Amino acid sequence: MSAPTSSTKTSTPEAAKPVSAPTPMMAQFLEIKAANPDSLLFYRMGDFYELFFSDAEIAAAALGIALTKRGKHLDQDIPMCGVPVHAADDYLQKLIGKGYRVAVCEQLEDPAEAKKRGSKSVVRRDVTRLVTPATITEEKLLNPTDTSYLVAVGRVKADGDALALAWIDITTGQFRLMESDAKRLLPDLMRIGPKEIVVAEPVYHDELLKSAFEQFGRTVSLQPAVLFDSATAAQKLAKFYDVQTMDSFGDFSRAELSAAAGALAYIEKTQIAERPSLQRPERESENSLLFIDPATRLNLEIERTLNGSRDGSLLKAIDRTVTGGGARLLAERLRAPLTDCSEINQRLDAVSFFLSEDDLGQKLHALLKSMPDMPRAISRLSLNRGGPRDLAAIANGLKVTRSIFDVLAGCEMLPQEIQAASDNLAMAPDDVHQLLESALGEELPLLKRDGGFVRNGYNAELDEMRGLRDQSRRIIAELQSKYAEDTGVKSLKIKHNNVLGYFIEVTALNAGPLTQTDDAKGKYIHRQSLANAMRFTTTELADLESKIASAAGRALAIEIGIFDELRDTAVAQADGLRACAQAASVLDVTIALAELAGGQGYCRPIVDDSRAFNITAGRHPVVEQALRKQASAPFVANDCDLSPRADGDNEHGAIWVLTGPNMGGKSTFLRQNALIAIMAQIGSFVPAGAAHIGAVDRLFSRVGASDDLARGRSTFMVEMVETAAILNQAGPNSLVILDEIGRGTATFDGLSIAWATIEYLHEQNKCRTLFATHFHELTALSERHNRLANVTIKVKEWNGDVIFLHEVIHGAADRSYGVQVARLAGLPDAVVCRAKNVLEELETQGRESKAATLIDDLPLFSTEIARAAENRSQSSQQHSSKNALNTALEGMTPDEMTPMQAMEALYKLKSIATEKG
Ligand SMILES: Nc1ncnc2c1ncn2[C@@H]1O[C@H](COP(=O)(O)OP(=O)(O)OP(=O)(O)O)[C@@H](O)[C@H]1O
Repeated sequence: MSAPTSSTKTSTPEAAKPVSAPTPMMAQFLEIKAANPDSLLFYRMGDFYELFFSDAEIAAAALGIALTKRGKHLDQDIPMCGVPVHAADDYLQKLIGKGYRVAVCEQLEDPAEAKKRGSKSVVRRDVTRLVTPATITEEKLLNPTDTSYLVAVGRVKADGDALALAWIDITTGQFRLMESDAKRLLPDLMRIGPKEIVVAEPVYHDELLKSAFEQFGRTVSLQPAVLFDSATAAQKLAKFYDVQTMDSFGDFSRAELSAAAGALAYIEKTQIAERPSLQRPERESENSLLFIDPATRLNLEIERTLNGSRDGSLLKAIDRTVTGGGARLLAERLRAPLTDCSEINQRLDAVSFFLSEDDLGQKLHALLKSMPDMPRAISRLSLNRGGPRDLAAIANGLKVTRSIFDVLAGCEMLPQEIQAASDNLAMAPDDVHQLLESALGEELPLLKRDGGFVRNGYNAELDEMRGLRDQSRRIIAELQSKYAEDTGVKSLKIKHNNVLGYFIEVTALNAGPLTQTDDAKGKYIHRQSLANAMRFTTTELADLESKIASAAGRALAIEIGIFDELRDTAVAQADGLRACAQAASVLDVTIALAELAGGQGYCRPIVDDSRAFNITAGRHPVVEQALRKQASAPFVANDCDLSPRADGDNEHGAIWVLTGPNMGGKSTFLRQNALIAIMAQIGSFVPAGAAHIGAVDRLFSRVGASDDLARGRSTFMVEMVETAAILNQAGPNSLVILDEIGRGTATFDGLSIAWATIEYLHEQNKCRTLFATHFHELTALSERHNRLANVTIKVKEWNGDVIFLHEVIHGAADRSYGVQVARLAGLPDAVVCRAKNVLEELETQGRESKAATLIDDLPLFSTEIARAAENRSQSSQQHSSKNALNTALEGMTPDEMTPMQAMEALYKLKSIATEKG
């Protein structure tokens, strides 16, 4: 695991030493590099960005480009590599992807300007932008379906170590805040899925928090504590939003303000001069979201599989969105399912609506397919990094949203969620749309400096300049014909290059008519001789050229002015444009979920405030699709009912202990039920025949085995840490999925832990639980615990082989068919045979009789029993010694005794007590 970035500086070792006499350019480089020690410095040299010293070594290795040398510094060769400016985006993408930060240092003046200050003067340069994982905005560098969150962690010690998170997606302008605490920090960060985390050094090093940050390695960037100052935070935010006070934004805690200030400060630091357009910060409440602990989030493979791939994840299996914004929204919903039943049901109503209005959904999806990514275009424009195509994205986006609005306006009764989206679409800034449509041409260049993007007829002066330019070009064509006729050289051409501008070119053999007479010499002024050609100009041509140049220059200046005006108008309407885009994303996700439900035969779950969990004919959404793709046998649907039982404790959910053969489908069954809960709570239909789910507040799972060697934890230790987290946090509304607890240690230790865990879940946590195990002895627990039921997976034995039926039925398994599965896996025959013999022997040695008495034999219980036995024997001994003493005492009459007799009696009592005790 890598350390946070402030400790992985990429500075030049030499930079710290006194520099004897660096060249002026190298002196400038060293100075700029010293100010940006955490970043690779892209130092602009003409058409290249060059990197020096260790930056060059790192970049050359990371990019697979040649490492060369350029001059010497302190008598040592300076390592150097370079990337062409026009291809810089691709290289930046690679470096950012590998976790580096890049400082882009540009030339701030024309080299000619620098020369005026003296031959040794260096072109002025400075860093214009820090490119970091969460602050890139270029379309090429962004994945359309990924969010790009920068998270800042704020802490206020004076408020009892209050902790809060602020996260900003600079590419879409989203800005959110929430309170957290030391325990929740990791799950909260995992939920947000940050590209970058910024945190003050003392907070990073806090023993209670450090392990959470360490999980994110190089994603974490340490920043000066002053950026997070909560006392000045409100003021800084107010300044950013250009308001007098933050009061109208809501009531934020000091820790939230500190986090928000830290996030903004980092964005300002990386964007240097530019100010992005951000939405007002919105507060999220932890209680409104389903808490999914970090291990569960990873193990359930919600967004990515355990090996990091999207294929095979739940997201990939259910994503039918057609826009980048829709895909991001779906991923976000999956990261943060809801707990509020009415909100969930509103989303479900919307999905039901499009399921029944199939044609409408298809029509809207067809429109949405051409919806550009408006929020990202706005973000680039606000950062002065946008081009004409970003303006067009806004124009086209508004066009699409207008068409969608018109379609929705024709519908009678819209469900609340869709009506709200439609209301947002109604607020689309039509004036921006009209303005952009009237201003922008058809074919648009990427960069504004290329010009040619303003529509003819939009600006009279621009049309005039273009006319002049085009007219002059026509005149040039006429001139070429005239000169060809005058000289009789048919092949005479008027050409253009950047050095000579316009010139007349003839082959060397044809140059005579332009050079031989005085008249010709006076008219055709010689400019250049090449091996096969001669070049000339005329006063007429030169005049024309300056006219063309000034008309073209003026036309471009006008276009750039128009671009800036259009950009300012669009950015001023950023909030309305984003609301429109968000509405389009909501529609996209809802229609996509309806399409999924229709295509995959999902059902609408009943989600309420009960503690029910009753799934009929449930399927695993990912495995089902995979089996279908492989044209294998269809997925076997299974029921799962963990609802409170009417005839027992009707308040708390049940525990199902699932035993069954290896490869029978236990893990699949466990996971599918957890995924069904998640899907239901994002407002999606679920892969089942019917489902009734009392909203789950916390979802925990302990599935799959992995070690965490980097943190010094073995597989078993990780398993125990995760189990401990579950037992300490799960409550009556939680759903817990435990797969093979206790398998990583000696059988009896494992069995005891599994046993005690089930008991604790039953008695203390009282939550709905699925517990898969190969410890068949655990099925005996159902006799003692009324909310516990045994289920197993059906298999068929045939000719010594085992056939998996994948069917979950009530009852307990008596064996795991491990040896048969091992044979299927290709274990050598000799090993399989020997294993069978050993197994038979173990079984005949009275495994059954052992199992029958196991309840009393278990370490856990034998301790109790031993203790009880010990207590029993102690008490009986105490009892008998007490009896003998009593009898002796009863026979004694102290009033009648002489001192000597009393002394003898005392000795007798003492001896009875010592003898019996
Ligand atoms: N309900 C089902 N219908 C069809 N195929 C299934 C079903 N459940 C599981 N399978 C298939 O069986 C394979 C094994 O499933 P799974 O890993 O869930 O078994 P398991 O009982 O947990 O095994 P083990 O105890 O060895 O870990 C899966 O890869 C899947 O393809």
